[in-house]
Amino acid sequence: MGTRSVTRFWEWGRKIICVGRNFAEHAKELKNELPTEPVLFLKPPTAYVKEGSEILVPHYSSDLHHEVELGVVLGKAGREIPLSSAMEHVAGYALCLDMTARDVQDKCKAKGLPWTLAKAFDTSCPVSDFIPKERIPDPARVELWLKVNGVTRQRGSTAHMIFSVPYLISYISGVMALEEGDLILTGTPKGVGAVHEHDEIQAGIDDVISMTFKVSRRASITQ
Ligand SMILES: O=C(O)/C=C/C(=O)CC(=O)C(=O)O
Ligand SMILES: [Mg+2]
Repeated sequence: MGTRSVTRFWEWGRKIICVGRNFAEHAKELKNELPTEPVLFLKPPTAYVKEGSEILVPHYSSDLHHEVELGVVLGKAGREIPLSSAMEHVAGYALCLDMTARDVQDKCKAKGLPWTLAKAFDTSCPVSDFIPKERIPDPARVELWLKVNGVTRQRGSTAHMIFSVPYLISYISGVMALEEGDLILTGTPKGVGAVHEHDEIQAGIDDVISMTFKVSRRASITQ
């Protein structure tokens, strides 16, 4: 077997750590308070989907939302990583979607339950190809956009993140060990909304990368 490369991080089976409510305008559009420390949740590696495969609406949801986000790919493991050296742990980036079953999330929130059903289903984490670190000299100056069927839904700069990429790496590594091949989704700007079967989602980072996914519906599981 050849040596594996972090440039194909989605094949490593490592964890996907997501940050929520990291843009004030998005927190406001969902009527959430601004966080005083990062809001974290996880997706399993089975959530990954690459261009050429479809995003599947879970059979238990009728309100699947898009959330375009900057993903940070870890190149070096660490625990309790100091803020000053956090960026040394970054191998590169990826354009990511945090697909969210909003109706299910709303029910979970109302009952005080975890968001697993809403956020961690198969195909809930579409990702672009690996973006080498040099292509994004400053993760606080990344212009994200997302269109559905050619209509712009989201456009936002990572300059508006509440918690910066180095802060997130340092904070998360104080909660759980970070490993090579892990991916951190850093939160979405405003403009999230529903997608339906047969829709086409295009997303991009200005001057860096773009990707396209079709939406399909997952057949319900028959016992
Ligand atoms: O609290 C809510 O209603 C929703 C929060 C999210 O879905 C958080 C994110 O995933 C995000 O802000 O990117
Ligand atoms: Mg999100």
